[in-house]
Order: sequence, then C-alpha cells, then structure tokens
Amino acid sequence: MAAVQTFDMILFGGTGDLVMRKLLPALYHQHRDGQMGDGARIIGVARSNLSSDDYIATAEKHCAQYLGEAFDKAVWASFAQRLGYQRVDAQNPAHFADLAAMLDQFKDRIRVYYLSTAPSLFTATCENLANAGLVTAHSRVVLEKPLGHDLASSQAINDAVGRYFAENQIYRIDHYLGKEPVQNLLALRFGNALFEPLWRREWVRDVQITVAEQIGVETRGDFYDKTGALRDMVQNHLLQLLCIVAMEPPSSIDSDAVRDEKLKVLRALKPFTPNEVITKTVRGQYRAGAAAGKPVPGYLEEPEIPADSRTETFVAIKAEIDTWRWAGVPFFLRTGKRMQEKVAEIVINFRDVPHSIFGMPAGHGFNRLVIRMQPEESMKLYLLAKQPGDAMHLGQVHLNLDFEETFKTRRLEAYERLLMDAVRGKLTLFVRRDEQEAAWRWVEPIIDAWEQSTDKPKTYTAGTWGPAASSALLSRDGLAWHEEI
Ligand SMILES: NC(=O)C1=CN([C@@H]2O[C@H](COP(=O)(O)OP(=O)(O)OC[C@H]3O[C@@H](n4cnc5c(N)ncnc54)[C@H](OP(=O)(O)O)[C@@H]3O)[C@@H](O)[C@H]2O)C=CC1
Ligand SMILES: O=C1O[C@H](COP(=O)(O)O)[C@@H](O)[C@H](O)[C@H]1O
Repeated sequence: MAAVQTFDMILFGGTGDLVMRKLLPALYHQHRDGQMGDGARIIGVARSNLSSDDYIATAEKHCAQYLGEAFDKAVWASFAQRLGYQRVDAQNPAHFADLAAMLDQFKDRIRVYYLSTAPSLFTATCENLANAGLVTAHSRVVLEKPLGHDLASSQAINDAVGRYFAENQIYRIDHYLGKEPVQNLLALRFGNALFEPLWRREWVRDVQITVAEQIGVETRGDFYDKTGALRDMVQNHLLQLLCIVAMEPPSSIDSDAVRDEKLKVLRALKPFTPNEVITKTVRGQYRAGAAAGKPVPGYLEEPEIPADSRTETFVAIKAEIDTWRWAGVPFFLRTGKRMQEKVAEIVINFRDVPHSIFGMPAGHGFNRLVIRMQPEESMKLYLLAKQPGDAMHLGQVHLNLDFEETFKTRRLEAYERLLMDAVRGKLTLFVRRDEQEAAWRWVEPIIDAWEQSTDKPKTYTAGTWGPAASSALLSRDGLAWHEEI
C-alpha cells in the first residue's frame, strides 16, 4: 500500500502499557516497511516529567523487548528521529499551549490524537485540545476501549467528544476488527458466491465465537476488577465478530455501508429478560491452577484484587438474532482469562444432511467452517470423505487454508493497520457511535441481572475451558464447544 500522507500522531498515555507494548511496536513496523512519509512525527504525551531523550530511551527498551527478533538497531535509530515527548496533564489547560507550540509548526498536517488513557480523561482532553485551537479540519481522535462503563457513561463521553470532533473524525478502536482473518471473513462472505446460499438458518445449525486467553489479569488488576470480561471483551470484540458473521451484504465496502449493516445486527439481538440471563449466560472466575505447565494463583489472589471480588473472568452466552436470516440459530459466545489455550476463533456448524445413506449419526456437525484468528491465522472447512479401504467408511477431513503459508508476506498486527487507517481517514474498521451504544444496550440487562443476583460467579480451575456450566449451556441444545487445538 502507498505510504500515508505526512502526519503528526499524538499519543496521550504515551508512557503507558498499551503504547509501549502495542502502539509503538506497530508504528515501528510501519516505519520499517516504508509506510510513513518523511517528516511524520510521533509524540508521546503524559504527565511524567521526561525529556524527549528519556522518552526515546524508555520506548527503545520496551520496543526491543516486545519486538524481539524484529527489533533492529539501525531501523530503531531512524524511527527514533520521528519520536518526541511533551509533558501534558490532560486536565491542565495551560499544558496544551506547550503542545500547540510543538504542533503549530505544521498547521495543515493530518493530526491523529490517540487517547490511550483512562476514558475519564477523554472529555477534558478533547475540550483542552479544542480550546488550544488544536482541533483542525485535518484532525482525528482515536478512542481506546472500553468507552464508558455502561450505556449512560458511554453516551456522556460520546456527547462530550462530539462537541469538539465530528463523528467522521472519531475513530473508536476495536483491535479485533484490525485482525487479518476478520477481514478475510468479509472476503470469504462477500467475495465468493459459494457460501452465501448456505449462510442462513436453513443451513447453519449454530455459530460459536471463542476468544480464550491463557494469561490472567497480569498487571491490570485494578482496571480489570472494575471492568470484568463482559465489558472488557463481549461488549466490544465478541459482538463485533458476531456482527461480521451475521450482517447482511453491505452495498459497498464503504465505512457507513458496513457499519449500517453491523448496526442492524446489534439492534436485532434478542434482549434478555432477567430470567433468561440466568438460563442463557454463564459467568465464571478462575481459581488457582496451571498455565503452560506452571502453577498460577486464582483471581482472588492476584495483586489489587479484593478477596471478595465477584468480577467475572469468564463469560459464556447463548445469543439469538431476530431476523429472517438467523431466527432460531444460537450464537454461542465465550471468552475468558486463564483458559487452557490462547485461541480466538469463529466456528460455523452446518446442519446435517436430511438423511445419511452412510449411517452417520445425526447431530455431529460434520460440516464445519473454522476461522482462526489466534494462535495461527487459518480457515478450515470440515467435510466427510471416504476413508481408504474396501468398506464405505466415512471420516471427517478438512480443507485447510493456512494464510501464513499461502500468503508469504508479513502479517500486519491489528494495531498497524488501524493506526494507518486512522491516518488515511478510513473509518470502515472503526466503530460508529450508534453501533457502540446498541452493543451497550444489549449487554446492560446482563450486567443488571448479575449485579442484582446474590450468586457468585462459578469458579473454574485456571488452565481449563471454564466452568462446567459453560458446557451445559450447549449440551442443553445437544451441542458441544469446538475444542480442537
Ligand atoms: N493495556 C492494554 O493492553 C489495553 C489497554 N486498553 C485501554 O487503553 C487505555 C490505556 O491503557 P494502559 O496503557 O494499559 O494504561 P496505563 O495505566 O499503563 O497508562 C496510562 C497512561 O495515561 C497517562 N496519564 C494518566 N493520567 C494522565 C493525565 N491526567 N494526563 C495525561 N496523561 C495521563 C499515564 O502517564 P502519567 O502517569 O505519566 O501521566 C500513562 O501514560 C485504557 O483506557 C485501557 O482500558 C485497551 C485495550 C488493551
Ligand atoms: O482488549 C483487550 O484485548 C486483550 C486480548 O487481545 P488479543 O489481541 O491478545 O486477543 C485482552 O487481554 C484485554 O484484557 C482486553 O482489554
């Protein structure tokens, strides 16, 4: 792809975990691949009193650690020329004058303000940027998730940001949309005629979306305990994946055409009554166990977690979409920390043949499409084939499209694509306000019912696939989670 126009990218929260672990390494890769024009600048911003040299030294240490073999001293030296630091307390209007002095050298440039801070700072940041004359026609603001804690708080943030930036200048990031296989799902569905006739209730028995992590809450205990898996993963990543699976064909790949269709799916999600929250959702919390063969503590023993915390580290949900295409097809969503493997995948289970002349048992979902985002990027189509020999015995085989093997070019990390899309002004892979609020509207009854319940989350041993209730959620429909590693 052609290099982007020269830009200034201002990373609020520039000393934080996300910037050091994900954003700077992503920008380093784009620099190395020649995607940034001469003169593009990346400015870290935070309250700490650092010189640009201090900042660059810290950034180098972290990037060397996170980039591993991809880190190259000479590339770093040229990348570092783009880096700078400005001390800004987002809540202190006076500090924005210093930022303005730095940015106003190039008034007409594209400016990307990336807010990688707590959302409680977004309003003050935008207001102070505007009052300092820093919001120009060429400015964009990228908002990290989670945006708010519930519908009301997300609306309040959106209203506040919307006072200073037009909706088409607001880039709500969901890094799952930047993952290559997710975009490949769009290609599979809308670039091939093959699947469209099958992609509906008549042929699809159930859909399963799993995002399982092996890690625990790591150093983010305080944040996580106030958030939980439903807000951290389901309200955004899992629902966005569900939208890509379930949406109608958009009229084009333009941002609003795609986002309109995703919105319709979110609005068609069947809302839960309090009673249905009990029967159709499972929340879990990990107890001590093992990860990658080593003992690990339970959630309640993690740093910064209150001993009586009821925060869920695991969620499973049976969702349904009230449309002609999907009525009656269960969409099972599952995510958790400290699970057996790190795996992110979408599984489409097709219905059985109406009558098996080979005597195959019914209900086994022999035809299955598995789209893997992690650990590897692949798409597998499971079919039945005759096993070699004189007898007519069938066995399950799969056609495997391994993207890494098929396309030898380097895989872009999600943040690489999304950061450059923000510079290019491409909104397709970012979430529009109405989508985000529709997602909050759907999860809120679950949050409310859990908060009102006296039940604790079901515990599960770290290193397993979650509480037994998660399997029961599917077995009640005669189904089981796809768990092939
Ligand atoms: N880390 C991750 O993996 C992910 C994070 N996110 C989201 O990204 C955001 C940032 O997360 P993360 O990097 O982990 O957070 P950290 O706590 O590691 O970093 C917070 C950053 O904000 C800065 N900051 C705090 N207060 C102010 C202020 N008043 N003015 C200016 N800067 C300030 C801090 O620097 P200083 O103290 O020097 O001011 C620091 O650079 C959060 O909203 C989080 O939910 C989303 C997905 C994943
Ligand atoms: O947004 C988040 O995502 C990560 C998981 O992302 P992945 O790309 O590594 O699958 C999760 O660990 C984190 O809690 C959450 O905030």
